[in-house]
Amino acid sequence: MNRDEPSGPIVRAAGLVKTHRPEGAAPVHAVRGVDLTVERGEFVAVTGPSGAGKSTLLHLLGGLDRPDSGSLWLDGRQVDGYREARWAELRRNHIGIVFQFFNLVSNLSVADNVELPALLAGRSPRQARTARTELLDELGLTGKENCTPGELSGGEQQRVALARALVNAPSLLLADEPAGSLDSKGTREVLRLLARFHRRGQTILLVTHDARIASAADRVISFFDGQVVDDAHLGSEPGRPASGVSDVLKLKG
Ligand SMILES: Nc1ncnc2c1ncn2[C@@H]1O[C@H](COP(=O)(O)OP(=O)(O)OP(=O)(O)O)[C@@H](O)[C@H]1O
Repeated sequence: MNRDEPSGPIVRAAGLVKTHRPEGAAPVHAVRGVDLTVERGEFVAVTGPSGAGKSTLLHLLGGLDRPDSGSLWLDGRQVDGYREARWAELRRNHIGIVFQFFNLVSNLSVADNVELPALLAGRSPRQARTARTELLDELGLTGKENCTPGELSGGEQQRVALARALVNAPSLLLADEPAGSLDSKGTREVLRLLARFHRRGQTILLVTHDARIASAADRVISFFDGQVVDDAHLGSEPGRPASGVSDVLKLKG
């Protein structure tokens, strides 16, 4: 049987299980048998209370953590048993990730933070510069190229992180509480930008404990105690604006 599915969904997970085993403490069953399919062009939010296992699931999907059992296909590849080098290659070329606390390289300029993944993926300096310039322009960051992350607001840093995540045109964008450390203005801005990239066909899976932020997506998966307890399509086609976006953009005034 062919292990890969070149034209399959962006994400297919079957029976994913992850138990954290902290030293000297009881095991934590964070993800307890998750089946999940994400089609190309979908904007999916995984929501649920603190401790439900959302970040653990996102880490499994991005190869930042490995499942104890279950199978996973990403962009047509069956990734079970992938070693770190293959995961790193997959993240460089096919998966972009944004985190709550941005995770930018603090002593590199904005321009270098964004260009670095393009250079690591084998693009020429010229191609990396072109991609960086276009994205920073699109994200309203022209003029900030020579700043370091510490010189920017939280919202600006998250936009740099978004540019970095998108510079290699990934098939899948993963976002872990992308507005979790932003004020209301930064939250609106990052949701508006995610909605814009989704409209152009970007597949997005975001994780949030905030149901209002989740409603920016066109499909909301509710997670509780390591399991999917609800999976609601909010009514838009993949690649189309989600119905909840205009409401959520009014968030916090
Ligand atoms: N590396 C780890 N070692 C031990 N336990 C962990 C680890 N990571 C997560 N956990 C535990 O696994 C459970 C699920 O955590 P996870 O961060 O995935 O939940 P979450 O839904 O993302 O929560 P939050 O919204 O608070 O981030 C929690 O009980 C957490 O304490």
